[in-house]
Amino acid sequence: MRRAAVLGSGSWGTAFAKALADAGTPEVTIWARRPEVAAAMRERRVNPDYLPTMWLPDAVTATGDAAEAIDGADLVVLAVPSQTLRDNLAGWAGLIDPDATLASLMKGIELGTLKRMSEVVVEVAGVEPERVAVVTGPNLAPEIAAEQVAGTVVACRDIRRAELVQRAISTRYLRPYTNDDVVGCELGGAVKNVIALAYGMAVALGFGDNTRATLITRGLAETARLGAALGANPMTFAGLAGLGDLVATCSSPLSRNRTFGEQLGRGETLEQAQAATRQTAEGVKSCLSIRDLARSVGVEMPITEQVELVCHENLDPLKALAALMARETKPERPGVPSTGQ
Ligand SMILES: NC(=O)c1ccc[n+]([C@@H]2O[C@H](COP(=O)([O-])OP(=O)(O)OC[C@H]3O[C@@H](n4cnc5c(N)ncnc54)[C@H](O)[C@@H]3O)[C@@H](O)[C@H]2O)c1
Ligand SMILES: O=P(O)(O)OC[C@H](O)CO
Repeated sequence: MRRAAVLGSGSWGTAFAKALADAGTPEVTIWARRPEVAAAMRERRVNPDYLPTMWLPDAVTATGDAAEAIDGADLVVLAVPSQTLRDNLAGWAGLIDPDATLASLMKGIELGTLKRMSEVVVEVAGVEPERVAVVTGPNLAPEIAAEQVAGTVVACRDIRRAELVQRAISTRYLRPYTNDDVVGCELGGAVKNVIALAYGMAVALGFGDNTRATLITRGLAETARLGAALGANPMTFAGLAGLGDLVATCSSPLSRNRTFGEQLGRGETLEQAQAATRQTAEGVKSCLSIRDLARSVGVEMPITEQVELVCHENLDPLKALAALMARETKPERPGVPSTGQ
C-alpha cells in the first residue's frame, strides 16, 4: 500500500495507523471528527484523548477533512462506532478511489437492518464485496499501541486483497492471518462484545472461574450456532476471530464491554454506565440487533437474550443468571452447531 486513510481517531483507529506505518506504509492519514484532535496528533504526535502514551510514527498525519484523508488512498480503513458507519460513509463514498481496498475494523451489527459492517460498506459505498476486508481478532488497542505481540485476522472474499492488507499491517508485534470466512469473522467480533458484557456482570457479582469459563464456552456455542445458520464456517469460531477475541475481551480489564458489564453488575443503570464511558461499548447496542438477527433465523442465543434484558429492560443481572441456569437441561454436543441447543 502506498497511501492509507484511517477514518476514525478512536483508540483502535489510532493504534492501527501506527501498525500500518510500522509495517512500511509510507503515508497514513487519520481522519478525526474533531479538528482539535487532528491538530493535537499533528503537532504533539500523540492522540491525547484515546492513546496519550503512544507516539505516532513519522509516516502518520491527521486531518479533520475526510476528503484530504481519502484523496489518493489505496487502502481506506473504517474505524468509527458501528452505528455511525452508514451516515459517515454516505459522505465519504464518492471520494474513494475506484480500486481502493476498504477495511472494516468495526465490531457490531447495525440496528434495524441487522447487517454486518461489511454489508453496510458494500451497500453504502456501492462496491463489490470482494473489495471489502475485515480486520478482527484479540486486539485490545492499548496493548497493540504498546507493541505487545498479538495475532489478528484479515478476512476478505478476494484472498489477494486479504494478502495486501495482511502485508500492510504485518509487524514484529502484529501477526495477521488471512481468512475467506468474512461472515464468521465478523460475527465472532460482534457477538464477543455481548458475551463480554455478561462476563463483566459475573465478575462484578463475585462469581469465580467456573462461572467465567462457562460463560465463555456457552457464549462461543451460541455464536457458532448463529454463524452456522448464516453460512459461516463453524471452525472460524475456534480461531483468533472467535475464541481468541472472546477470551481477550472477557479477560481484560482494558475491554470497554467487560468494564461496562461490571458497571451493570454493580447495580448501575444503563444511563449511569453510559455517562461514565467515553468510548464505545459496542455490545450495548449490538445485543439488540444480534438478538433480532438470531430470532430472524430461528437460532436460540440465551446469553444474548439475557444481556439485552439487563441492558434495555432493567433486568437485575442476578435474575438474568438465574434465568440461564433455569433453562431446560440438554446434551452439550460441542462442535455440532444446531439452531436450538
Ligand atoms: N479499541 C479497541 O481496542 C478496538 C479493537 C478492535 C476493534 N475495535 C472496534 O473498532 C471500532 C472503533 O473503535 P475505537 O476503539 O477505535 O473507538 P470508539 O469506538 O471509542 O470511537 C471511535 C472514534 O469515532 C468517533 N466518533 C464517535 N461518534 C462518531 C460519529 N457519530 N461519527 C464519526 N465519528 C464518531 C470518536 O470520536 C472516536 O474518535 C469499534 O467498532 C470497536 O468495536 C476496537
Ligand atoms: O474494548 P472492547 O470491549 O471494545 O474490545 C476491544 C477489542 O475488540 C478486543 O479485541
